[in-house]
Amino acid sequence: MERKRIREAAELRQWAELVLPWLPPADLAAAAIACKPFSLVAASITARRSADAARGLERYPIPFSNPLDSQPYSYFLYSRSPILRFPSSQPWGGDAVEPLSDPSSISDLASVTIGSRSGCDCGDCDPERCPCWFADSDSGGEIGLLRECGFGCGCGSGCENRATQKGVSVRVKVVKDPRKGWGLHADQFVKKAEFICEYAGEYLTTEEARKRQRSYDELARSKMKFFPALVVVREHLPSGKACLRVNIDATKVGNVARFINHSCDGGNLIPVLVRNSGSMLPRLCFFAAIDLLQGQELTFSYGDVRVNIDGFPCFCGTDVCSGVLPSEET
Ligand SMILES: C[S@@+](CC[C@H](N)C(=O)[O-])C[C@H]1O[C@@H](n2cnc3c(N)ncnc32)[C@H](O)[C@@H]1O
Repeated sequence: MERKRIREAAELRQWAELVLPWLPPADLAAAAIACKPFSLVAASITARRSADAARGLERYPIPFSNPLDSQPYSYFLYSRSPILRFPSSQPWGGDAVEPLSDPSSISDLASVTIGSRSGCDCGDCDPERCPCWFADSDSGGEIGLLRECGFGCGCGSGCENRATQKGVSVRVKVVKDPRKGWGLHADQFVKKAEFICEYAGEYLTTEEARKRQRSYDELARSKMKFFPALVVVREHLPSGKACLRVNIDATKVGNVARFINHSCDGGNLIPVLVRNSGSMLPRLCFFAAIDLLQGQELTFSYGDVRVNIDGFPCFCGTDVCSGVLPSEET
C-alpha cells in the first residue's frame, strides 16, 4: 500500500515537472495549493525562474533580485532575437530548456530578407575589410548606425562582423526598484563601447503599435503595476526627415532589454540601429556609452519628452529629470 502511494506521488511529480513549467505565475500558484507534490515542483520552478530571466537561452543566467517585496520574478515569454510572430506559451523553470541556438534559426526576422545573396563573400570576415561593415555613431540623431554581415553573406554565424547577433554579451541582472519597477543592471565591469544586448520583441506595424500603446496606457493608468515595453525608433535620412519607423514591443515577448528603464539625461547606453546584410528590418542594439561598473543600472533615453500633464511620472532621479516619461503620440 505504502509502495503504491509512493509510486503514485512520483508519477504525479513527473507529470507536474512536465506541465507546470508552461504555466504563468497565477496558474502556477493555483496548482501549488492543489497538492503537496505540485507545491514542491512549483517551488523549484519559481526558484529556477528567479535564477534566470532568460530561461537558459542566453550565454549567462540573468537572475532577478528583489530586495523590496515577495515578487520573485517578472513573467514574459523569452526570445533572444526580434520576431514577427510569437508562440502563445513557452516552458520556463523546468528541467528541459531549449538549447542555446544560433539566433538566426529562431528569428522570424530572417524571413524578411532582401535577396538570397546581398552580402559579402569573404568567408572569414575581417571587420576592417569586410564590405558589409559600416559604423556611424554620430549620425546626426541620437541613434547610431551599424552594418554587419547577415543572412545574405557567405560567412557563417562565427564571423567576427556579427558582434550583435550572439545574444546578451555581458553579465546582467534584473533588480526591482520601488518606483520604476524592474530595471536591468550590469553584473560585471563593462568597457565603454562594448556591445551589451539588443532590444528583442515583436515587430509591429505602426497601426498595431498605436492600438497597443493606447490599450497599454489605459492599463497602466488603471493598474498600478503594469509596465509596458513598447519602443518606437525612427531611422532618419541625412536631411533629418524620418524615413523608417520601427515599433518593437517586448511587453509579452522579448529579451531582458525590456527591463531597461528611461533616464532623462540620455542614460549610459548608446542605442544603435544595426542592419544585417540581406535583412530588411534594422535591429535596435545597445552599447555602453561609458565604462560601466558592476551593479550600475543600465538606462537610455526613451525619446523626446513632450511635457504632458497626462504623461506618466518619471523617477530617473537625474538633475535634468523633466518629471514625465517620454511617450509616443498615439
Ligand atoms: C521598457 S519597461 C522597463 C522595465 C519596467 N520597469 C518593468 O518593471 O518591467 C518601461 C516601463 O518601465 C517604467 N519606467 C521606465 N523608466 C522609468 C522611469 N525613469 N521612471 C518611472 N518609470 C519608468 C514605465 O512604466 C515604462 O512604461
